[in-house]
Parts: sequence; C-alpha cells; structure tokens
Amino acid sequence: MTRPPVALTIAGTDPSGGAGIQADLKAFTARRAYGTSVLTALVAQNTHGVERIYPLETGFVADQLESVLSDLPVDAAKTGMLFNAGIVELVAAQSARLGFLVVDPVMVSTSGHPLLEEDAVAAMRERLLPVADLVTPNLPEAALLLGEDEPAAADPAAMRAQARRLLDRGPAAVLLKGGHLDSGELVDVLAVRDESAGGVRIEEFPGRRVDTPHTHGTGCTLSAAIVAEIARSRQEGEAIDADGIVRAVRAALGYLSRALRSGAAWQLSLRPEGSHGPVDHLVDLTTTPGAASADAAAVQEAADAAVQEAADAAVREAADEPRGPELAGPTSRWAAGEHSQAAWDAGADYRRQTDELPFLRELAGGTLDRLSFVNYIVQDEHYLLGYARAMSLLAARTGSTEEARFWAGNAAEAIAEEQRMHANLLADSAFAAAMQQLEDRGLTAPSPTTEGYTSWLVSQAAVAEYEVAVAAVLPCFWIYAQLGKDLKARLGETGLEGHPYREWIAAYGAPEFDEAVRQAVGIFERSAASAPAPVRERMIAAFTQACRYERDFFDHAHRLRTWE
Ligand SMILES: Nc1ncnc2c1ncn2[C@@H]1O[C@H](COP(=O)(O)OP(=O)(O)OP(=O)(O)O)[C@@H](O)[C@H]1O
Ligand SMILES: Cc1ncc(COP(=O)(O)O)c(N)n1
Repeated sequence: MTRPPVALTIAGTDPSGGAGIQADLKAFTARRAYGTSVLTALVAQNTHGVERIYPLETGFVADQLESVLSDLPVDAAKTGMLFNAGIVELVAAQSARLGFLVVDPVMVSTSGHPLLEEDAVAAMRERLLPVADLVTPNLPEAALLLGEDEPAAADPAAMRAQARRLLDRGPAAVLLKGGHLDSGELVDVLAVRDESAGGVRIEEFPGRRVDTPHTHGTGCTLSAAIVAEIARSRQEGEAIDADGIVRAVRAALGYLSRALRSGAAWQLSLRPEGSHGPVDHLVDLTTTPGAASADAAAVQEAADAAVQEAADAAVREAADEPRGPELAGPTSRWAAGEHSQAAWDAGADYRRQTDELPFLRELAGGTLDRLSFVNYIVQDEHYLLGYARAMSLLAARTGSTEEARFWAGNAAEAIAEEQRMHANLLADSAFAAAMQQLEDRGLTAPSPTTEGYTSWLVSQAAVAEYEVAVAAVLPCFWIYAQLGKDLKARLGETGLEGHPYREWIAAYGAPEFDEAVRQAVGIFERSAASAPAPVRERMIAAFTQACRYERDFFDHAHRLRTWE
C-alpha cells in the first residue's frame, strides 16, 4: 500500500491566491505533498491589501480539524492566520495530533492590516509557542512574541540573540526571517535544539534581496514548503532531528528563492500601482524538468538558471527590446541538464530550418492549404502507429518499471491520438472533402518520408542501445511541444480564436503534453548521465537524425511528396 505525504494547513484565506490557505496548498502541491486545509477565517483581500475579515466559529474550526484528523494521517502541519485566542487555544490543545508542527505566527499582513486579535498574542506566546516544533516569525513578530517593549532585531547578531531567547520559550526550533531587514543582503537565522552541538545549533541562511514588490505571501509559502519537506521525510520513515530541520529549511528557502525570482517579472494586478503580487508557487513544476531524476544540487542549479533566464527574458520583453526572428530559442525550458541541452543544441540547425519551412509559417498564419494540412494529418496517423510501436519496444526493453509505464502509456496515447485525429478529420466536411481528394490522387498510403522515419525509429528501438533508442524518440516529444508553445505564444488567445488549425496547435501547446515532455527529457538525461562516452555520442547522433526526419516530415507533407 502506498500513500503520499500528508500536509495540513490551518489558516485564513486569500481569494487572490498569493497568501494564506491558497498559497499553502499550491506550495504543498509544488513540493509534492498531499495538501489538506482547515479554514480559520474568510478574508476579502488581494495584492493591494485586506478589505474585510470574516472569522469562523471556533467550534466549526474544531469540526474541520476533526474531519481531517479522524480520517487522514497528517505527517506535518502548519498554522498561519489563526485570528483569535479561541482558535489559537484550540490548535495548541490538538497539537499532539498534528505531526511535526510549524507555527507561522502571522500577525500583520504585508499591507499593514492586523490578522491576529491583540489578546490572542498572549495565547500564541504561552500556549502555542511551547508546543511548536518550529516557529517562523518575521522580525516584528519575533519581537512581539518576546514582549511588548522588545525592539525588532536590526542585524544578524540581534537576530541570533532573539532566536535563542525564543527557543527558551519551548519550541524545538526557531526560524527568524529577515525579509524586513533594511539591507540588500538578507539573512534568515535558524536556532535548533541540538544536544550534539552543545544544546543549541545556529544556522544562518544568507541571500540576496530580489528587487521586487511582489513578496505577498512569502512567509506563508516558506512555512508551507518546510511542512511539505518534513511531511515527505516523515512519510519515508525518517526521524526529524536537527539535521532534518536544517535540510528542510534549506530546501524550502531554495524553492522560495526560485519562486520569488520567477514571480518578480510578473505583472498580475490589473492595477499595478501599489500592488504586492504573489510569488510563482508553481515554479518547480514549470521550470525544473527532470527534477526527480538528477542530483539535488544540479537540479537546484539548473532550476536557478532556468528561472533567471525566464526572468531576464520577461524583463527584456517588458523593455520592448527587439527579439530574434527564430521561433524556438537556443536554450529550451525542457532541458533537464547538460546532456539534454547538448542534444537540443546539436539539433539547432534542423530546428531552425523547420521553423523556416513554409508549412509552419503558413500554419501559423492560417493560410496553409487545406490539402497540405490534411495530407500532413494522414501521414501523421501512419507515423503515430510506428511511433507507438517504437515506444512499446522501449517499454519492453527498459529495466525500470517507471520508464516502462511511461513508454507503454505514451504508446497507448499515440494510438488513441491517431484514432481521434482520424475521427475529427472525417467529422469536418471540408477536411473530409480534402481527404477524398487525397484518396483520388492515391496519396493516403505512408509517404517515403513517413516510411523512412517510422522504420528507422522502430529499428532503433529494437536493436540500438536502449539509451540511443530513447534519444531517437525524444525529438518527436520535444520539438512538438516547443512548436506548440511557440505557435500559441505567437498567436495569443485571440489569434487562436477561429483559427482553422486551432485544435492541432492547442493539443501540442497543452500543459498535459508538457508533463510527458518533461518526463521523456528526464529519462534521456538520466540515461545519458550513466552511459559511456561512445553511447552518449550515438545518442546525440540519433537525436539529431530524428530532428532531421522531423523537418522532412513537415516539408514533404506540405509538398505532397510521394513515391515517384
Ligand atoms: N525581496 C526579497 N528577496 C529575497 N528574499 C526575500 C525577499 N523578501 C522576503 N524574502 C524572504 O522571504 C521569507 C519571508 O520573509 P519575511 O521576513 O518577509 O516574512 P513575512 O513577513 O512573514 O512574509 P510575508 O510577506 O508573507 O508576510 C524569508 O525567507 C525572507 O528572507
Ligand atoms: C490569510 C492570510 N494569511 C497570511 C497572510 C500574510 O501574508 P502577507 O504578509 O504576505 O500579506 C495574509 N495576507 N493572509
């Protein structure tokens, strides 16, 4: 029996999705934990501030908690906005059932609105702090937890001292967040009980400030990410000692930093003036392909580079700098590491030639001749069957259950796609008429190019090294995803409306397809990383050859090329 790690958040809502329950659930999901939630207050707020708070009855908060705890094995939990003393007391009383408990002592929103009643601060200090495994105050919250007259720490030395004093109040660890420090260099200070380190271990996490107003919900996101890390460790049976806490905090800070940098270039609010937007909670899902496969440090680096690249691109775009004419850029968002990036680079010439083909230009412009398009679809149907055969062979050859499942699933999906395409074509009378013309001209059998490409794929899948066979099938995933994305970006929502080839473009630009591409690139990267150099060379050669076939496939379909 398997189950995912289970994380719980007890907090208020943010309908604009940047903070509170909504941020927590996104962070849980992005960090691969099953998210559950108990609401304390409904809050009308957005990136400009809090409008109104509608607290829920303590009894109803207790009922929700019971619904979750009586049914699900919560590995770790966090509290956010608890709003009043009654709810703080309730959570403290239930703390033993919450797994590893992170208390984010939310008191005031970024916009300055109180999120905790004054008389609840004492309950937080006396009842919740002592039972917490980790408390994550920002600078003003730490001061208030220590006492009414305590000044907020203004430098790392004062932060260390306050973190130690908070630890004396009972929690197992304190993460004092320095987001409110008045400097370009930020530091968060972690104090953890650790007998092997003489009682208390202090870790500092320095970081550079991201120059952005979009910090709404950073505290919520960070504590939720820590909970997800710890829930994963606990579900895997690890005890959470000082090392475990340090590791979880470090991983969560890395994620937050990527999310902050990725969201920094967003302009989400309809009224940008004075808006504090959210971070990009999903950053790891959209810019860290192959995350599960490669080694953690490399992934972190690749993710950081990818986020930086995306942020830079967005900034360039905002500055209206002229951009190159190419559809597909030189680096791909899907590259999972050096090997997949090297393959992508090796195929660059063929991809550029593909982008410049009349087929794709006319397709984007909606001027592509219907006969050419239908011919392409008919050839693609033949192709998909060959492709499915190649992937079935990969499923049969791999030693990994996970990879077998991936290839077999995609083989089945390719056949289903072939059948869908066929049905869709025949359902549209204009396309059906074009199909009849093709039949009349004897053009419905596999063309020499289709025959060549599919036979080559099946032979690679059958007799080349597994790694090389993976490389041969990869461009079909990757090039299509890139083309779909580029075409969609080029046309925009309005450009797609009423576009004659809308469905085809939408299918390849769809997020579901992204995930398949991410996995296929991940398998390639993993295979290459453990392959000897000559095999790696053959992988690049096979990848390039498939890119060349992709180019010819579009071109020859366009030109209705057939047997002489
Ligand atoms: N501009 C920034 N650049 C980089 N990191 C930041 C920035 N602002 C905040 N952080 C980081 O975000 C985390 C939360 O910081 P902060 O001290 O602002 O907590 P908070 O006030 O509880 O957050 P919130 O904005 O949700 O209220 C910390 O790890 C902090 O270092
Ligand atoms: C429900 C809820 N919980 C927490 C915060 C704090 O987030 P921020 O300080 O970034 O506004 C918030 N605004 N709303």
